[in-house]
Amino acid sequence: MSANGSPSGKQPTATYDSPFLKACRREPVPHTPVWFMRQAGRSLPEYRKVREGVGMLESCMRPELVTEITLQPVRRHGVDAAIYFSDIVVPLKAIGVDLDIKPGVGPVVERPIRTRADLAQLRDLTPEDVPYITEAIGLLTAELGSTPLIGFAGAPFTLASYLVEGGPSRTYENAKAMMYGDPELWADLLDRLAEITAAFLKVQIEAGASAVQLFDSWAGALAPADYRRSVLPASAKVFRAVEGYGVPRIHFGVGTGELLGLMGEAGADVVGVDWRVPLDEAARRVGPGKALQGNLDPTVLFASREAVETKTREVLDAAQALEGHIFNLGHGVMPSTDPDALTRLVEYVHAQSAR
Ligand SMILES: Cc1c2[nH]c(c1CCC(=O)O)Cc1[nH]c(c(CCC(=O)O)c1C)Cc1[nH]c(c(CCC(=O)O)c1C)Cc1[nH]c(c(C)c1CCC(=O)O)C2
Repeated sequence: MSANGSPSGKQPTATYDSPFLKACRREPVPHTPVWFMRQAGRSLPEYRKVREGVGMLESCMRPELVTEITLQPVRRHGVDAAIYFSDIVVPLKAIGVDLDIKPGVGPVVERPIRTRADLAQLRDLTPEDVPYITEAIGLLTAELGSTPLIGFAGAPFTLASYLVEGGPSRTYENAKAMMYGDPELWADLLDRLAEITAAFLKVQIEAGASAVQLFDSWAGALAPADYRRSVLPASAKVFRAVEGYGVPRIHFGVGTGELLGLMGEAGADVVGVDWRVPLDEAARRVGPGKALQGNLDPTVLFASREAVETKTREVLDAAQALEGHIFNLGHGVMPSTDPDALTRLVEYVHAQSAR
């Protein structure tokens, strides 16, 4: 244990005492902390400039570039946390899965996992597989000062959805067919992914990440009973594996209103909420002892400044009675969002919530 109580001992006191980490721990904050999912990349012209001619996965493996892209939204918007620039498929690529990220499409997998023999594609991940992550996080924590760095990974279900489908899907028919039709293979697949994901998060925490977010972006496709039986055990395994570090664990998915309680139960300290469920109702579904993160509809940023402010106040009002609140969008920043609207939103949340 370090003097500030962070068991990893990696964090400077100023970082440990930042509004973002305090809110995650449900401690009083001077203002509601704000960051945006997909704040790095996407809408920023300075991002497009440094990415020119560099493929997405290639850019994730260059520590200086990762550092620059991660810092861009912190400099520009004054957000309360940085999120490490990478992608959920990076650990899979790192262990040799043949995949790519196609611009405007998303992750595409060369040989989808459909049979038990296909599981051989998924070997264990070691820190040596991702040296660029350790290096980039070292560079980042030196630059970030008291601003915490959030590490992240895709949750087993969301990773499985890409691996089994072979690419993005709206229906998840192949993944669900395996889940319903061959529950043993499905459980083994998710368990393998849980181990890879846990190892990947550990690398990030040991390098200096102050919090981690598990993106189960597509879990909203599942009925609660199926989530509980076929997905929750693998996600819970990931959360348990990193519990001992004492860094806050955030759990997020889209369209997961019916799953919020279970997503908290899986072991998160903070539950991310999309824009479909107001935060006071989300708090009832999640129950006590957890902070919430969210949940402005990202498309609100395309409306007038007055509309953005009205909708933002609605989010802050619904968050009044929460034990801890981190302001965010209900899903990622959309690529055509005006960056200035994001900067104004950070200022507005800080001003409205100043205590
Ligand atoms: C489902 C998912 C993926 N990746 C991610 C998720 C979970 C979050 C969510 O629900 O949005 C997570 C992710 N991907 C990226 C980040 C960077 C950090 C951040 O700013 O939050 C994060 C946190 C960079 C990226 N990941 C990707 C880009 C765009 C690619 C590019 O700029 O060339 C970026 C900046 C590619 C990607 N990768 C993925 C998709 C769906 C896409 C978009 C495809 C497209 O519309 O072009 C898979």
